[in-house]
Amino acid sequence: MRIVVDANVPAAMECFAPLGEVVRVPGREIDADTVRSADALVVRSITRVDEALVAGSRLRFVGTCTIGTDHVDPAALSARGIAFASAPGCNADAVVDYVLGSLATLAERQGFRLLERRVGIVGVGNVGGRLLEHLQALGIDCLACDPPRAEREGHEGFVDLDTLVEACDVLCLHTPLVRDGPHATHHLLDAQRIAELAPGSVVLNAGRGDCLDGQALRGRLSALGDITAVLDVWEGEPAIDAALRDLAAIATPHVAGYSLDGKLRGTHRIYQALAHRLGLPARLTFEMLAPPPPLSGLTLEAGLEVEEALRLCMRAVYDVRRDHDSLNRESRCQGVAMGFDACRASYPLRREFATLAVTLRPGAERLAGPLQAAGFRVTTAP
Ligand SMILES: NC(=O)C1=CN([C@@H]2O[C@H](COP(=O)(O)OP(=O)(O)OC[C@H]3O[C@@H](n4cnc5c(N)ncnc54)[C@H](O)[C@@H]3O)[C@@H](O)[C@H]2O)C=CC1
Ligand SMILES: O=C(O)C(=O)[C@H](O)COP(=O)(O)O
Repeated sequence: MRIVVDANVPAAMECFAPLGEVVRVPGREIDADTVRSADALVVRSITRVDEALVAGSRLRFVGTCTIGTDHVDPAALSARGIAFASAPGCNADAVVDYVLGSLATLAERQGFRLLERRVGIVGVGNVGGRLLEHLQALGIDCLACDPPRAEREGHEGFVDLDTLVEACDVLCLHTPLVRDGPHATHHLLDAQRIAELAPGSVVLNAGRGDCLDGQALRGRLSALGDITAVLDVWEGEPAIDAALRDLAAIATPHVAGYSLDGKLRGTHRIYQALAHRLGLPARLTFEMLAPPPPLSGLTLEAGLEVEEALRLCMRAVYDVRRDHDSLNRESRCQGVAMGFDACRASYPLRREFATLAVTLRPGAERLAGPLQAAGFRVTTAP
């Protein structure tokens, strides 16, 4: 059993070596030659898995350690009897941390109160659904847009995209890339909707780059500069639009989901799926793979204001400004595309908010609700 695994998959040896011979290859270099003699292929989102890749192979299994599956052509796999698995929800909490951290950073920079904004979420699945829960628990007014869910579950609780664009201060895009059909998402946020965003709005895309018309957004940012963009995903990755990157208040190299926890969960799901396919036991648990966090606890004294406390705890675990700075630095040093990939390949250790236990000293108890809502574990000290 020869298993080709993307070099950016953590814990690949621990998980896949017990199942076969592991060959690690950078994701963008995995081609038909690489997979010709492979029985199983484990990728992340940057390897296009289509007929051209699998045609001359003896592959029996393909797994992607990611939520998104738009890089995989399922018909090409099923036509050849190749089993396929993905990892739904694996890094959804990391993306939520990214969104909360980005919005808290903008609130500080621009001097608004996050808790007083109205947030619109487009795509209310694992990521958008969890984000909605966190924001509502924080007391933030939210609108949700998810036509496929509205069709299945009824329209109550959902609005259409145009209503959301009109009514929200912050628009968070968490849709998959769907190219065809009644709910296609390619350029879902198109030039017209971008033109309709109210001055002062924030638009955040952590779904897929192609869900937003980047040229139209660049046009509005450069001509008027009256809205704010937070972009983690881009059209044409890794050769992204450098002018758009420079205009975005927060620009990151498709790393919203890059917590160690999220990546390990992705690897572990595909390990379980492959072991199952091979009829072998999957003895490794997720807990065996995840090391203790470098910072496990923090104590807050009385006197902190709620948003100040939230920012402090968020940044102790993950500071989104680090990823923005690193994209800008690496792009200057290595060029746009190589800089983009360099940040991702050498991504520093990042854990999720849920790994931090916050202890509240007497007088700080009122912070418990908001901190729990943001995902931290909270206890009060006598
Ligand atoms: N930036 C990053 O690092 C990451 C990005 N992603 C992206 O985020 C996407 C969403 O992730 P999940 O929430 O876990 O997926 P999911 O499949 O759980 O949810 C997606 C939701 O989008 C909805 N949707 C589909 N078409 C829509 C449309 N036209 N308008 C509004 N909503 C629509 C679906 O009904 C579904 O509820 C993934 O497909 C992936 O592309 C996921 C993880 C990390
Ligand atoms: O899970 C997804 O979907 C994502 O977008 C991944 O976090 C992207 O990770 P890479 O495939 O770019 O390593």
